[in-house]
Formats: sequence, structure tokens, C-alpha cells
Amino acid sequence: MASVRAQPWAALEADNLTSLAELTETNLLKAIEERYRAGLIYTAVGDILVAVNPFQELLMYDGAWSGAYAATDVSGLAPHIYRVASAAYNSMVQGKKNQVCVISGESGAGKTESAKFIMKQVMNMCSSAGLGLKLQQKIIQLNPLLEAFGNARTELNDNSSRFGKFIQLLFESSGRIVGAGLEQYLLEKSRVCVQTEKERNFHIFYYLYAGLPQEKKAQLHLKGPEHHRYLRTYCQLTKDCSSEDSREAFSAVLESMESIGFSSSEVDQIITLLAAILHIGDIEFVSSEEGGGDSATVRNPEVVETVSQLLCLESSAEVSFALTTLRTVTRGEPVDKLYSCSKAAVVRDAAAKALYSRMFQWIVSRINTHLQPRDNYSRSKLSVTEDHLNIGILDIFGFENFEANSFEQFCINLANEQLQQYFNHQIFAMEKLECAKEGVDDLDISYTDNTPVIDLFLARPIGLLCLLDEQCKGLNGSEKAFVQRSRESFNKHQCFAPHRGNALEFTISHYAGDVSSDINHEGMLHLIQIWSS
Ligand SMILES: Nc1ncnc2c1ncn2[C@@H]1O[C@H](COP(=O)(O)OP(=O)(O)OP(=O)(O)O)[C@@H](O)[C@H]1O
Repeated sequence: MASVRAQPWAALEADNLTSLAELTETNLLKAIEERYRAGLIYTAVGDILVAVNPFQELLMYDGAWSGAYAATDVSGLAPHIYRVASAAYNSMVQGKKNQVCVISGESGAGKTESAKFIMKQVMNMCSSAGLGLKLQQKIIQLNPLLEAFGNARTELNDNSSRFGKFIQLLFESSGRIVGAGLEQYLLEKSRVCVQTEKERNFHIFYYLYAGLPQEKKAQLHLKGPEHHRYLRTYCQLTKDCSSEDSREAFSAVLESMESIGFSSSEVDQIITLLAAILHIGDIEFVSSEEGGGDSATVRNPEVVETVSQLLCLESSAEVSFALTTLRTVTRGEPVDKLYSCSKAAVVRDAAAKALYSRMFQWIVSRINTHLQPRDNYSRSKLSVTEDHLNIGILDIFGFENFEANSFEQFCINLANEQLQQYFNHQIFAMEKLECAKEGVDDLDISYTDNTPVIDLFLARPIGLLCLLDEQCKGLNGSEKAFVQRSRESFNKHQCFAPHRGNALEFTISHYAGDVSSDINHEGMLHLIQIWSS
């Protein structure tokens, strides 16, 4: 890539792809590629900004650039992520209208980095009004905290968001920042218990190992990371658990929490909870004769003791009981049935995932409490009062296509497909409607409508999700029956292709590419159990 310009420059006609003589896919791609090779990673298409990930640090985000884009009219400046942020802020203040920035792209495309640049620029613009400096710092501090608990290394991205987030920055009509609110979606909690060897658990576990003093680790009964089942699969475990980067990242997380307003006892509780989750993963089961056949009993009660102690639970016997026994109450009488070892393991992992995801929700809810405006801003859920203007920034996990795709990719890609539909609707369908209103009916805008693939997933009573539900609820539900039913139902569907050689494999044609799922690979129903448990 050629070197980038040292300063912001005035917009040229070529900066906007709508100036191309012929708007074909080939021409658009060629223009974006040529610009990228010339060091121009940003290109405008009307109001939309196309960003190509440079995968290297560019000198175009410092104070001088931010200042240049902080003008009250940025329409004459070249496309840049700061221009999007400034335009949103200016439109909000000048037009007294709420704004939203929707960021879309496949995993690793640079969405989270873009979201951070937008936040940074908006915060800089508020500070140029000389107001709310401390609050702005708190808002900027959200990123290291959320990334530590909600991001992880995947095969596509070393810092992949494993949850969706919608941040709303709240302002008075003068443009003074008064608070922020955060909503999170679909944390990939299954990652707490299972990862492939090239992927990691959530970052915080490695930071914890690198950053906690030895005596604190001993107090939490943490042994070397390779001793903990939820961590040991990863191939660079020892390195990442002791690196300087991880140590610094841990300090940054502590700093963020303190700056946002978490008390030291809350931070300590979170650290203890993380240790307890690691210990939960080490609880093992053996078959006992009691109850006949394969009935689980805890093999290492000392680990249950440690977990109980860390979670301040009075009786470790009760924890063991809950992990190995299903208790139902029939006519007022409790009836106990012992789990098999494999079922007890599912219950154990479900407990770890539930603890992690509730801790994540609690962190988000504490953030909302600390960043709420001092009036009537809802604590638990994002609900913005009409007194405030706001800029929303949506950054969800991007489209994913791995060699082996499972239930997580199924859900992530569906969410991206819905976002794409929203985008199509806003850009093309609304444009057509506007033109029709102005009497231009014969406008030739053709675009690929992705409604068929969304219907494939969501249609009722026959869509992929309904068919999955059917198998999950049925006593004899199975992956095989799910694929069989899907094959019968979508035999002629343009976005569904069964595989000839493998009865459990099918391909879904998404807007961003074809994704094959081998249901046998992980066992889709098993994964759903894990997810929803
Ligand atoms: N503007 C940029 N300048 C330099 N590097 C960048 C930029 N944008 C992205 N990157 C690099 O690309 C990596 C991936 O970006 P990012 O995490 O934002 O992707 P994403 O689209 O949010 O992915 P996911 O959907 O997996 O969360 C970053 O960690 C960073 O190294």
C-alpha cells in the first residue's frame, strides 16, 4: 500500500464512487482497490463510507486529523471515519435529530476499530465545546473493558467481538455530553467452555494470569493455566498467560473499571468469579453404582470445595448434588434422578456459562448505572428519555465462514443477514420510494434482495429455526432428522443446497458468500442445549 497523505485534504470527485461513469460491481471494486493501493482506505458512496482494513498503523488518526474533521461542515473534506463521526454530531446538534451509525462487514473487517474511532471523534468534538471531560474519558474507557470480557482470538481475527453492542452517546440539545448507555446482544458464552487450539477463551482469562500477583493467584487456588480445562486447548497458552502485552492489558482493564466507577470490592468479586469459573471446568465425574448404570458422582470433591468457597456458598455437598442430580417435585414430594457422567458434564458447563454471561450482563448494567445521565435514565435496559439527543453506534460480530461452521456461525450470520436487509431497505428501497414520490417511477435500481435467505431461517411454521426447535423439543429429536426435514422442506430453495456425499451437510447462500455446515461436526442440537442451558 502506498503511503497515506500526511494531512486531511479536500474531497475530490473521485472520492465518491457515485461519480463513476458506470456503476458496475467490477468498476466499484476496481476503484476501491486502486484507491487502497494509493493509500486511500476510505471511499464514499453517497452517505456511506467504505473502509478497507489497512492492517497497519496509519498516521491519520491523531489530534491534527481529528481537529481538521471537527469543523461544523465537513462535507467538503475527503472521506474518513472522522468525517462520519463529525457529520453525525453536527447533524444532531444543528438539526436536533438523533443519529445512528451502523457498521457492517465480515469478521476482521475493522468494525470495532471504526466504532472506536467514531466514539473518539465524537468525544473530541464534545471536548472542543469544553464540556464533560471526565465523562468523555469514562466513555473512552469502555472499550478496553468490554473487549477484555467480550472479545477473543478467533481464526479470522485476534480481537474478535463475540457479542453485539449498541452504544448510545447521550447529549443535551447544545451538544453537551450527559451520559451513555450500552446494550449487548448474544454473547458467545459457549466459548467459556470450548475453543479450538487456534482460538482462545475470552481475553480476560489470559490477562488475569499475566496480571495477578502470585500470592493472589494462590489465594484463588489458581494453578498453572495448563491445569485448567477451559484454557488448556489453546496452542500458545503459556506465552499468552505471561506476556507483557497481557500484563499491560490487565492493568488497562483495572484502570478502566476504576475510571468508570467500579469499586475495588466489585473488581475483586469479578476476579474471584473468573477464578471460580476456571475451577468449575475442572470438576470431573465418575460413574457410581448408586442408582444403577452410569450415574455420575464427583471424582474430585476438593475442586467443588474450592468453587463453593470462592462463590461463598455454604455447602459444597449441595453444589455436588446440584451438578449430579435432577430433582423434580411430584405431588409435593421431591423425586431425584442421578445424571449420567456426560449429562453432569453438560450441567457443569452450563453453570460456568451462566455465571460468565450473567457476570457480563452485570458489568454492562453497572456501566449503564455509572454512565447514566443524572436524571431518569433506566439502569437495567437502554431506554433513552426524550429529553436527550443521542448518537447510536451499532457494532455486532461480523459475518463468519470457517472450515467447520457450527451453531454460533448459524446465529452470527443470520444477525448479519438481517443487518444487510436493513441496509438494503434504507439505501435502495427507500431511495426508490423517495423518487416515486417525486414522480420518478422508472428508476432502474437493481439490488440483490436477501429476503429469501432470511425467510429460509425465520419463516413460520417452516424455517430452519422452527425445524431446529421442533427437533430440540421432540423426545427423539436428532441432527439427522433436522437435516432430513430441511432437505425435504427446502428442496427447491435458491439459498439452500444439500450435499450429495454427506447426508448431514448443507450449504446456505448468504449475501456475503456460501457457508457450509456439517451438522455432524459438533452436533447442532447438542450445541443448542449448551447454548440455551
Ligand atoms: N483503521 C485501521 N487501522 C489499522 N488497523 C486496523 C484498522 N481497522 C482494523 N484494523 C486491524 O484489523 C483488526 C481487526 O479489526 P476489528 O477487530 O475492528 O474487526 P471486526 O470487523 O470488528 O471483527 P469481528 O467481527 O471479528 O469483531 C484490528 O485488530 C486491527 O489490527
